[in-house]
Amino acid sequence: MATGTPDRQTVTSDWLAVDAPAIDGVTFKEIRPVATSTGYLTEVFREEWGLDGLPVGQVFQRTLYPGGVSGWHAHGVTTDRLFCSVGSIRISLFDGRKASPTFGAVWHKIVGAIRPAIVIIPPGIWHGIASLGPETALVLNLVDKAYAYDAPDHWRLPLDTEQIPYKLV
Ligand SMILES: Cc1cn([C@H]2C[C@H](O)[C@@H](COP(=O)(O)OP(=O)(O)O[C@H]3O[C@H](C)C(=O)[C@H](O)[C@H]3O)O2)c(=O)[nH]c1=O
Repeated sequence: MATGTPDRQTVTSDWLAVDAPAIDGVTFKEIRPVATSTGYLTEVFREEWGLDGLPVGQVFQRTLYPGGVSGWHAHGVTTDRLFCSVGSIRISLFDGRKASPTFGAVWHKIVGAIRPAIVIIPPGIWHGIASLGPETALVLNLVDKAYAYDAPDHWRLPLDTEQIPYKLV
């Protein structure tokens, strides 16, 4: 046999991902849809899950066409909670917080309607989202602080930035 590299473990025996978030403060929770005779019921967020201890200040949805990308951005004070209810997305994260123990780390999580999960992204973490698959993805964001129209807490880097060692596209 030709020499290659062996696969490493990616899931447990009950199909939970073994790749814990590599970025300090980032958490996620996989959620199991409940099958009913008329469809599925999927919870999105419960305070008692203890994911971040923050309030929900606003909920908005963001659609992404097939192949669409929401480019690198970060927030100064706002925590994002992302949940993809339709389609599938890859959330890519880069820790840009100089004082963080994981400063410079990159981590990715693929979530979507078939494997729902909510991903918590604290301030200071650069993130980008790529829509995977053939359908328009629908992403909910349950932020702790509502969007300020006159002064968005929204910082951006170009897609081809040299400051992040990963290319979204
Ligand atoms: C967040 C927000 C935005 N807008 C307006 C402002 C822009 O004219 C337009 C698109 O928003 P934005 O440029 O912020 O879209 P993205 O860059 O894809 O980012 C948004 O969706 C990704 C997934 C994130 O994670 C961000 O937190 C979220 O801001 O909607 C509003 O009118 N109200 C709002 O609450």
